[in-house]
Amino acid sequence: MAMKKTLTIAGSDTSGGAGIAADLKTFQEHDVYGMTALTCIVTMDPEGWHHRVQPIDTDLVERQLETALSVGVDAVKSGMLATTDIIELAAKKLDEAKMDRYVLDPVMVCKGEDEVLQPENTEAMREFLLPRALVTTPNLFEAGQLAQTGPITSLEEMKEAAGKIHEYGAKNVVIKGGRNFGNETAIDLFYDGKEFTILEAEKIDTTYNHGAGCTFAAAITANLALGKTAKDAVNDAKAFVTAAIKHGWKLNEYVGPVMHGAFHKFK
Ligand SMILES: Nc1ncnc2c1ncn2[C@@H]1O[C@H](COP(=O)(O)OP(=O)(O)O)[C@@H](O)[C@H]1O
Ligand SMILES: Cc1ncc(COP(=O)(O)O)c(C=O)c1O
Repeated sequence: MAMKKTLTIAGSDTSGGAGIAADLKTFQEHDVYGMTALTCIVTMDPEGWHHRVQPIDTDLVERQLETALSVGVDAVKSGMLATTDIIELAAKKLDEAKMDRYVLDPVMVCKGEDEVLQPENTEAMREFLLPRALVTTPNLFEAGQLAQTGPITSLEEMKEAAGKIHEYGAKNVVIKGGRNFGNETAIDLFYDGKEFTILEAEKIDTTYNHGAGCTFAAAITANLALGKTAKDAVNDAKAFVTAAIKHGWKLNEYVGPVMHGAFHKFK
């Protein structure tokens, strides 16, 4: 049986909840085939769980991209990109492949860490990747950085940032309010350049949401590969990630990953 094919350009989260691990598990749950171009490996200190990011050589990233793209892919996602060289390379390869279903998850920090992974990456993502994205999925912090609006604290500010990010070239923007926004519900804002749509789901009272952002963007990518419109892809991904967060679980005293397969398992 021929399958739809996806590629994730992302880092490895050694703890398994986020990064390429989340992406592949999510692709599998959507019955699409997943390939990977690994950009970095993230490890955690056993004491304190501080993250360390080790980038992969740009040449090796290029060889991975050439391998996967030579097969032909239906949709591409990027997550943690580690260096500006890798960001520019990804842009070049997306162009060469004429990829029009590309989801940019502009990862800037790991949950639980407050240090931005290389601020110059934000500028490179704005310049090289936003113009190529069919969908981008910043959280509140990432949206403020990409749009250069500063901290976002209201729906009006969310709309303003979405407008700016759209002007930078992303065709569809989803700003994730998540658990830091609104009261009873987890609100995301979708903007296609014409209309703002609010996506709402029940807010789950948990800190076990490691990998939620990656899972959401990977589900959007899988849905695009399956031929859904951007709006449907995002709506369906929201239901998928909400189930995953609802069944988040404790891995150790520092981290709790989402349960990537919960949507189908607990239907
Ligand atoms: N506690 C929560 N309850 C319900 N939905 C959540 C919760 N936390 C995050 N989400 C949703 O999960 C998705 C990923 O968001 P988030 O975890 O904020 O992304 P990131 O990992 O990039 O910070 C979004 O749709 C967001 O609204
Ligand atoms: C490789 C990698 N990508 C992405 C992320 C972001 O994860 P989340 O989906 O929780 O925002 C992390 C966080 O640890 C990571 O290690």
